[in-house]
Amino acid sequence: MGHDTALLAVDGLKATYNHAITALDGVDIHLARGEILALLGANGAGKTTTLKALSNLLPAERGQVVSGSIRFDGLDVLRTSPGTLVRAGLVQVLEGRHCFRSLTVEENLISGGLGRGSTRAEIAGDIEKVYAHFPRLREKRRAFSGLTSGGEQQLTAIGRALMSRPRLLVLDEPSMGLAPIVVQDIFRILRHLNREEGLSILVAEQNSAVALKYADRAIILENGVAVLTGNANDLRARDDIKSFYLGQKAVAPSIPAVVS
Ligand SMILES: Nc1ncnc2c1ncn2[C@@H]1O[C@H](COP(=O)(O)OP(=O)(O)OP(=O)(O)O)[C@@H](O)[C@H]1O
Repeated sequence: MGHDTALLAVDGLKATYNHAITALDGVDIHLARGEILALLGANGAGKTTTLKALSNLLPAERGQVVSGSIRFDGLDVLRTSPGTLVRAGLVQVLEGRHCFRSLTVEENLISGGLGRGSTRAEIAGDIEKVYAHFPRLREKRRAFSGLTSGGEQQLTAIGRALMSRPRLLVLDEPSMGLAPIVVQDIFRILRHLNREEGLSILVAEQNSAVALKYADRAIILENGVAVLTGNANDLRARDDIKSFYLGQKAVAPSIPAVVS
């Protein structure tokens, strides 16, 4: 893949917390337009830190990018405010299915549109699009989010992100704490959005099985280093990857690190 065509280009990213703890030690990510890219790794590998860096959110957490660069569609991310990045189309669904629990599902969606500065008519149209992708949310439109299921809250959080009209949707562990069938539903909808609307997606996951099933390519992080990158189908076929890099077994794979 030519780097000039990348929608997102992360090069040599190094990041610390409190100027002391090294969380990322050289991460490269190139995401092409229209691609679903999975960022895999065990607990603490650096997935969340990477995603926060993409939205320039690390300074708010006493995190520092020490070196490297991040470009989103030509924008220098590290010199761009989080709000400007959202308006430019880089939109995140943070870990833990954030929605406003005391607002209804529909009010949560409206808040996403208002955050972007959409007009009433745009918001109404965008809500209809979200409901077309998530019929479940239409059924629950008047329910307080705090009283809906974990899966419905995750869908609400994703729906709210869609209200910002993303070009790159970034999700942090959307599967967390959800039943396998709900996780499959969420990934199916994400792939549908990707295939039908050309939405580019970067998804961080510990659940490598589901992520590799739906992604085009994957990058594996280990101790803050991108150790492996490849086509999702190729990686899926390799048991050694699941067991070693994703934290289940202590025998290193003997195959070269770059698959494709
Ligand atoms: N706010 C913070 N302050 C200090 N250290 C942090 C902070 N957040 C993360 N770290 C450290 O940075 C490293 C990377 O953590 P990160 O949360 O990015 O990993 P992760 O792959 O997203 O894991 P998880 O699945 O737990 O979210 C870990 O060593 C972690 O302890």
